[in-house]
Amino acid sequence: MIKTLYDKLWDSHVVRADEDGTTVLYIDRHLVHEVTSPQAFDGLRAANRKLWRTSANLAVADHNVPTTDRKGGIADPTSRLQVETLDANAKSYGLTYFNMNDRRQGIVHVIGPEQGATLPGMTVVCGDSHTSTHGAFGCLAHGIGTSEVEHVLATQTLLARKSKSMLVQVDGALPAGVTAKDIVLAVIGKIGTAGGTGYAIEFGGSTIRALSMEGRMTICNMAIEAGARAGMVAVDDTTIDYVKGRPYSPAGPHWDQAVAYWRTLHSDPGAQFDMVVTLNAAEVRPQVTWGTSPEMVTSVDGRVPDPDQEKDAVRRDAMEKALTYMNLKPNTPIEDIRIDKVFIGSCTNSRIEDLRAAAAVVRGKQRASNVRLALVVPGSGLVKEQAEREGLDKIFKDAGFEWREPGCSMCLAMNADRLEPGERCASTSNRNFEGRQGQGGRTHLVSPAMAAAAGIAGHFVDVRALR
Ligand SMILES: CC(C)[C@H](C(=O)O)[C@@H](O)C(=O)O
Ligand code: SF4
Repeated sequence: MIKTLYDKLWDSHVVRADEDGTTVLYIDRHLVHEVTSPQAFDGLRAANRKLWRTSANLAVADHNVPTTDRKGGIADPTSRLQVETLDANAKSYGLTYFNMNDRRQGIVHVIGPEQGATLPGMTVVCGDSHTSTHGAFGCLAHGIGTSEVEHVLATQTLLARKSKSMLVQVDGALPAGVTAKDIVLAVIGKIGTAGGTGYAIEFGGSTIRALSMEGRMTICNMAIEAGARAGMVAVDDTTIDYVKGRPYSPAGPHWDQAVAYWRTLHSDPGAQFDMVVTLNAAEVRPQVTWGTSPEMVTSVDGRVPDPDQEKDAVRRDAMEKALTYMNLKPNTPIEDIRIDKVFIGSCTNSRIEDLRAAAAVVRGKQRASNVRLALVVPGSGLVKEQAEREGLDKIFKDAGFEWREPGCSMCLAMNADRLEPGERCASTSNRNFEGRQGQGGRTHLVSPAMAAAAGIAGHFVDVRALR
């Protein structure tokens, strides 16, 4: 039978399927962080239930951790309580846990792949919407709610219904200065934040095949911003080379068996999708969001749109509201937008390749005087170490950028890193919602190179012109 990658991943995890489509799916890997797990553990305790398979879980503290010196602990009482609760739960349930001071600690979606805890063919869940990231490995990976976290802890299964399938086919060579982030923002600009609702998206085509695992993770990370709970990419040599030799990857004879299976993890020729979207990579330019939703995006050589030109009344209202919040005037060239802060980090763009791309732009230059703060936050302790071995920390610091400890940081204002009301930020994260980076803060989503370039110029600039 001809199957999509999604069909293969789904079918191989069905424990039981009812006539109405309700399915019990086996879960191979459960990632846990401090925000969505406390009530789940409380529930287990109250029902006196144990973990079904302790070794399937990997826990890490990421959202609430400080990115400055951690010796003094966490100042904010709410953040401290969340992290200490995970410390205690991990201990009492015997979970593998990277605490705040472990050198392997980092953002859950960075450390899973880095450790080989995310492997091709797995079902991967976490109480976090950006779990779609892991689909880059040819996994079925998506976020779950806190009650489902409890269910997975207790049973290692999930009640699920199969989604429809969408293929996003991206072909052609990426122009210089255009990155995976720009592709996924362009896709969201094209299909909208509801475009993928009800679908599992497979990203395919020659452009995706040519991307590194880091780039594929950036794309799958934002599948959820396109409305799809899961994004995925077929397994190929790039996947297998990345996975090889990681701490939790199979080794010895198991490795060869695993690779033989993993090589089957692609959509069969002629497989049918419920919907196909195509994108020509040659036409993608560096993207900048101008509004309060990731679909409110244009290219750096474009202008802030004019609501008067929008015929649809609902869209016009949303545009007007967004422009008021963002304090932007219609028709302003994107390059004229001045920024106050830069954030290079998050599970979208905090891996080594992202930091290299940003460092290449700032090398030998200085942060603009109107840019109050430029944060560089590696996705994990191991990314940080690697970057330091390459001297990237020095490049950033010499340019007046701050080099921090790993965590979610200014992606969302759950820790000490945030925007002040009215501040405008060039950010490599994935959400530009109102107040996302701090109450009244204004977020423009961009690639790492674009964020770095804005930090140097003090306003958005086209990175293609820097070459
Ligand atoms: C805190 C967590 C539940 C949330 C998510 O699910 O994505 C966060 O990571 C985010 O990015 O908004
Ligand atoms: S980095 Fe941002 S998007 Fe990713 S898990 Fe943390 S808060 Fe969520």
